[in-house]
Amino acid sequence: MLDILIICGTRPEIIKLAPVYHALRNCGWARPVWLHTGQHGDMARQMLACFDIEPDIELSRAGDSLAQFSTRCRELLDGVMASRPWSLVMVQGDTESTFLGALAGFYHHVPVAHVEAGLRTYDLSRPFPEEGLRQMVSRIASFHFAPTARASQALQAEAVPDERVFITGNTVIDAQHWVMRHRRIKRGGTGRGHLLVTAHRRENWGSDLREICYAIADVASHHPELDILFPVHLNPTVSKPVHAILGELSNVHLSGPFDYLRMQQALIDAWLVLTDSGGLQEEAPTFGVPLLVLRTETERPEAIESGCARLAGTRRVSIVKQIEDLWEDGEAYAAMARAGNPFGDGQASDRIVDLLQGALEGGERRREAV
Ligand SMILES: CC(=O)N[C@@H]1[C@@H](OP(=O)(O)OP(=O)(O)OC[C@H]2O[C@@H](n3ccc(=O)[nH]c3=O)[C@H](O)[C@@H]2O)O[C@H](CO)[C@@H](O)[C@@H]1O
Repeated sequence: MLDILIICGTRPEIIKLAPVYHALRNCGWARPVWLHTGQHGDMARQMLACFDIEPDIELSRAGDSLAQFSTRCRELLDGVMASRPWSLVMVQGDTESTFLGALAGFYHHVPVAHVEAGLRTYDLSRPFPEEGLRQMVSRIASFHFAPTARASQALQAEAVPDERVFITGNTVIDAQHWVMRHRRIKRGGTGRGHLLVTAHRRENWGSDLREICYAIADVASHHPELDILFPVHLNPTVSKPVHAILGELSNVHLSGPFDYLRMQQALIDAWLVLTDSGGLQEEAPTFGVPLLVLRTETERPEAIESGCARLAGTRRVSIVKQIEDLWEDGEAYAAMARAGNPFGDGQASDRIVDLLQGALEGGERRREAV
């Protein structure tokens, strides 16, 4: 049995690694060990519980700042790496925990598998710091699991060896299939459905977030019959302006973050999604729900190209216009709803586990032979 250390710390990483963890537990040749870095607290606990995951190792978070978290986490990870002869470190995406996990494997000469590799904007300031973190992980990883052909091409253009890059689909679709199978999520609402909003990305903090909120306020007062659900990120930089601008509007329903099941139910019952989240861009098309991206660029152009999403930017006028266009134009809306999901088919985790078995068990056999 090969010991595989899964290192992650934020809500989206947990969602996207949970199906890989379950696939590894069932594969018969690997012993996955789940390490939670503590980067997210309550939001992470919600997600772990939803996917029936009890972390094997839990690091305690030091301090509120990213620098304090990072310094302590790096030291603790060093101890974990030294505690056993790990066969592989697995990380996902582009967070501080992703980078620290990959760095820990790299320093201990343990191969690193990067799930959701090759997403790029090539603008180090957008998204910040994620674009820089994921590029650095690509320099030190040994296995690059690209969700799409475009992500794989980006890695090849950066001279990552072809035989190290595998197109698998995005594991978030597997996570959705997992909750549909194990938690029975299915469409429940009647009528047009609600507008579902999330906004939390660092590059939208400040005036862009306020513009987004004013746009929502405009739409809410223009369509009093439209319910607007907005689960608000816990970071006060986000929650304060959101509550100040939208708190008094009767058809805008502000709440804390949804647990994953509630989010998937809200997604499947939505008329439209308005978001700057990466994961939601990948999830909405699974349920045929059109989405408007609250950013000026996206590292997921597949959504725009396949027609399930449009870029709405972050200006009040343009966001309102795009929502109103879809409200009026039933045909354009239906075309978006029919576009399908370009990010995966729900089989990514099984592909990852099969590919790793070939690569790692082969290496193990070669070591035994010498
Ligand atoms: C630059 C960038 O795009 N980076 C992304 C970023 O993540 P993100 O932007 O997707 O982050 P969030 O929006 O926090 O999470 C989304 C998930 O959370 C669920 N959700 C959300 C709100 C809620 O109230 N309840 C929930 O359950 C939701 O359904 C979805 O699955 O980091 C990831 C890890 O490295 C990367 O993979 C990913 O590229």
